[in-house]
Amino acid sequence: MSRKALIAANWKMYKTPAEAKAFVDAFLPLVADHTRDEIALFPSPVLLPTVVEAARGSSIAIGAQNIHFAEEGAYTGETSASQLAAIGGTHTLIGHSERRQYFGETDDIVNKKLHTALKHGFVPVVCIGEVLGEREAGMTASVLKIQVNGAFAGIKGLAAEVISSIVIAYEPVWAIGTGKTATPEMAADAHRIIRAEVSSLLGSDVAANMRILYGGSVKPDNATALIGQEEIDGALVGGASLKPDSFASIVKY
Ligand SMILES: O=C[C@H](O)COP(=O)(O)O
Repeated sequence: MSRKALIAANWKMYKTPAEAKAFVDAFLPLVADHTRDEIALFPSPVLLPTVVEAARGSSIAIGAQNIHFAEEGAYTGETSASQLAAIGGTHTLIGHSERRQYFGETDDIVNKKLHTALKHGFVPVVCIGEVLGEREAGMTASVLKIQVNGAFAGIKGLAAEVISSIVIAYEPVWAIGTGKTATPEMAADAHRIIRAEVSSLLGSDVAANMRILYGGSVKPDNATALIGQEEIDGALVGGASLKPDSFASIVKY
């Protein structure tokens, strides 16, 4: 399989500009000779210019944790795709479970944001995952299928090279920030369900090439077992991405 892994840091609402710069300055030398995988950092919007500047000249990609679907307008507190592009961002998370839980993002909003991100040439990382009650009720597969279908509405008509930039992050909500990790087998099972759904929607070639990351309490000591799974094409890391040595050791799983 030729999918290149993506190891991504979601810093959530942490770090000052000075701390973000200090992270990048310490992190770059730790991964300077690492070419096996792609690496991306997703800081808060206010940190983006600092992080883009600090990472300039490296192969580290920088992205937003969220964009608005509108091109511009009266959307207080939001960031547009054009604004992100103008400061050098190339990637964006879409539909992170915290956006869904605390900011009311629905599959329909996720779909609109995905179309906007693709239109602007970003690498979109579309986050999906079930909550604990859904897993316990045996609903994981149906929830994932609904989320994939919702996010990907209208995508089939786009050009193949546009579709191929899409990344999915499978993040079981019960494993986020809890220290509870899906076992590698559980994660791989979920990834197979997601890939099969992508295949039925967009075709087997698209599905075979689409990267599906795992997120949820990924740490240096479990990264190898998780990302080493054939079905798992990288990681979206929260807490363990906040320290350069911790994130670097995950990158080097
Ligand atoms: O986007 C990252 C996920 O929410 C995982 O966060 P975590 O590694 O702190 O569990």
